[in-house]
Amino acid sequence: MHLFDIDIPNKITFKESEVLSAGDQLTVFEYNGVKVGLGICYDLRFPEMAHLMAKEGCSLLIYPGAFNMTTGPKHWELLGRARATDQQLYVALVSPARDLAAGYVAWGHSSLLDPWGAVLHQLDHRPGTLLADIDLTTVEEVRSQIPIRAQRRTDIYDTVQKS
Ligand SMILES: NC(=O)CCC(=O)C(=O)O
Repeated sequence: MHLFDIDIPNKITFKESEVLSAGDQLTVFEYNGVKVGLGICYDLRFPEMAHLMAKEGCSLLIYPGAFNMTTGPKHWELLGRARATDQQLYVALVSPARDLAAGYVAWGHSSLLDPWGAVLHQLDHRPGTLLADIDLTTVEEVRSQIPIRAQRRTDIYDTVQKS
């Protein structure tokens, strides 16, 4: 949905908009009775998008992504935990392993974050498989114990889907 156009001098400059077009709709699907929202990479930085997918009933957000060696160590896990905590759901971050010979070097560290914002599982930069069960009662538990969904001041602010 969001194109990765950034410029961090002497570190990384990227302009996805030169070669890609942005998506224009949310992707939400049901799998085994679980509503899942899908974002790609840079989308992880946009809490409004995660919020709209949560509003559509998602209990799990999946972000395939390849953060880089500058932003990866600083933001990959932090943003995953932030989205999980904000929306009180599971977040799966799925990265390619690191290949130092590649033109674009990925941070790696595929992760599973729980609705408390805790890191349940995390791989390192090497190839690996992460297989985990998720307990959906934790989503309901956190949402009832910390009821921010009902406490939003929609009389003052709101996040709405336009198309
Ligand atoms: N291709 C991407 O969207 C990479 C996103 C990224 O590295 C970031 O820091 O954001």
